[in-house]
Amino acid sequence: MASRPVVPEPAPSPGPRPLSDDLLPDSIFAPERSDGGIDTDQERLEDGDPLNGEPGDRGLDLSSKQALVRPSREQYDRLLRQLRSRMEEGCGDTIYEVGLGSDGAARGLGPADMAAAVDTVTSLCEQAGADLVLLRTRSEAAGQVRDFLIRRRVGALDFLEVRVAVVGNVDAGKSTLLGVLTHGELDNGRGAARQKLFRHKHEMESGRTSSVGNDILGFDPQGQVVNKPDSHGGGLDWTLICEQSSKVITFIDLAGHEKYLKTTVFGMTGHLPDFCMLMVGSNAGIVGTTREHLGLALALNVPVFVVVTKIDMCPAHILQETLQLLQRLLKSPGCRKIPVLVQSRDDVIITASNFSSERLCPIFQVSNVSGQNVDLLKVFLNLLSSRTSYQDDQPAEFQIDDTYSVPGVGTVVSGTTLRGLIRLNDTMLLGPDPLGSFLSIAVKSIHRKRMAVKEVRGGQTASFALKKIKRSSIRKGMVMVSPCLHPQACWEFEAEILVLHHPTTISPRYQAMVHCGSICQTATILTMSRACLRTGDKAAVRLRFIKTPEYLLRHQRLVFREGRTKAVGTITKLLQSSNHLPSNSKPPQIKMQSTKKVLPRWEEGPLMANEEAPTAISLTATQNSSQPGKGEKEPQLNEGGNDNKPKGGGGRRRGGQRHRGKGQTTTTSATAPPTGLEDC
Ligand SMILES: Nc1nc2c(ncn2[C@@H]2O[C@H](COP(=O)(O)OP(=O)(O)OP(=O)(O)O)[C@@H](O)[C@H]2O)c(=O)[nH]1
Repeated sequence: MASRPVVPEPAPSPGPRPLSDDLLPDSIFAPERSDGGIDTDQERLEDGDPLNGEPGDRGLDLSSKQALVRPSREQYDRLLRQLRSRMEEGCGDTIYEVGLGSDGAARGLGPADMAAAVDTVTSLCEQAGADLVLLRTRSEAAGQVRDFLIRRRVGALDFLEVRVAVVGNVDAGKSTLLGVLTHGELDNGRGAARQKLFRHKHEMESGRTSSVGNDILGFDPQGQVVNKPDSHGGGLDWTLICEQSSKVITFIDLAGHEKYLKTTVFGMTGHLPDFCMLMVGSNAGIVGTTREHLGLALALNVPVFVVVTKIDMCPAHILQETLQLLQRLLKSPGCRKIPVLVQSRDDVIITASNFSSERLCPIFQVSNVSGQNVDLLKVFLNLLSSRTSYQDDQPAEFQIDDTYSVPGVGTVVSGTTLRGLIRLNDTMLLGPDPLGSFLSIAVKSIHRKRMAVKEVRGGQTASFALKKIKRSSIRKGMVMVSPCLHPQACWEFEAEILVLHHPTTISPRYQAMVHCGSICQTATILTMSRACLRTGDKAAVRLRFIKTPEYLLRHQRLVFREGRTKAVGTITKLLQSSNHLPSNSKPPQIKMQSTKKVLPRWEEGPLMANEEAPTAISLTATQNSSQPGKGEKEPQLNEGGNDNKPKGGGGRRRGGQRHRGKGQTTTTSATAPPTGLEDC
């Protein structure tokens, strides 16, 4: 996970301020330790590497605040390396503090030294190809300390991307806040701001979100919002936003109503959020699905921040009550969070610098009607860094979370690049189909946030137009991966699971929906390490998908749910079974036109490092050709041709619970009532 390190002392390289007690805002609701202090030291030791992973720095004295004032050539080179590594860890940006050292000297620099240190940092940024923005200046014992945001410079077709899942109970104000943030207009208290965000007629009529929505908020290098809705329809030009932005926040707007819980779980697992924004209506408090959504974020290890809305209409004592309840919930043993009430720009910078530690939980209080504190939230969002580090040299993996039929273009898949680099014209393997096969497919056009680009990297969402394949042959949960991975589909796997809630006992043959990445399919428990499982039990279980094999990875997190039953876990082993028929034993429909070669998998290439040796010969065949053969027609994405004919219902989203195919059997009830704190 790429995160800004939380360092125990002011680091030799200026960096995020440690969350020491004296820096904590008065409003902090930290859980108390036995000695009465705040339990952050362990946190710092766990997350912070005081030398930023550069043991070599120990030999050079960078610990003095003067290092930035008059660095030697060698010190300068070290500082540059540190800065680059910090930006890499922060997926493109980092918060840098000038005027601090770790040698025990008093904090702060005089005016002349500060000017020299800022010159050094400016020069380092030039070398590293980054922009420098002053966040704040504060006075300390020996002079000033300044915090800068340093962000990698991006080209017109590039931007840093952070995904934020927006969850919370019905009417918490999720869609309204997103409307206010992305359209820059305040709400009227009767739902005006959310109207532009709804995607379905029934949503406009009921005021309820039912699908997974995507909204974007762009920031320029100076941290200013670039979203400018057009003056007529109020629409947003995503391409323009992306061109002008150095960072784009993608909000994954999820439904609050329990009846859409399956869609919400899918949004949390399939859209790979970096952070979760839990919304709470101040007047309603912790009600409905709030606990359930918080529990889900915790189970998936997604750092959470809370936004309490409607403070304009909430009596002071009710607001206090809500904040106290929230504090108690976050500090409870199930959550183990450190809640921090954010009330000023200083609080924002401190919490943002330390946020990816996962323990800290900033709480904002906003009004979508008066706009109070909305600016603080914007500053915070601009300072968030993606948690998915990208390394271009890894084999590419892309998970599909939606499919579309676009008139004149054909089939389009959207999703998230998990790792690696995918370039225009690359050949990828798409699958698995119901037989576990992967089809070789060329990438002919790539869009990021509706903007045509030439490449996409790990951590970035994108859509690809695909030729010669019907939209109906592609489903959520499929992947596009680099051929060198020799992908294998898997019917069965083992997982360590923890049962968060079940009304009675779970035993073998129990079926529930597995959510894992963008996979969403019912699976049966074949065997368990215990005779039966009750709420709170942990066990190793062997599961089998009932319909089609899936592409899984070891160590992936999963949610296993059915009605009120919920379990979370991690995949520990991928297995291959000799039974390749779905549990309903209907012969699988083969729609993809890949060449099926029946080969035992170990003849095809080496096992992936993260896979176990197969227990049986796989009938799964992978079309291994990385380039289409001479005689083969290369898939084209150009306009024209049969595949480009507008399909019926072209341009509409597919998927979502309401569109589930008839044959899809599932035991999942979408009307699961919320569970209690056991979710946390
Ligand atoms: N007075 C006031 N009203 C607000 C505020 N935020 C939201 N509202 C109102 O609260 C109602 C519900 O807001 P929504 O944004 O639809 O709530 P939601 O959380 O998106 O609800 P679902 O989409 O059903 O999950 C709307 O009528 C908004 O106008 C606020 O800060 N102050």
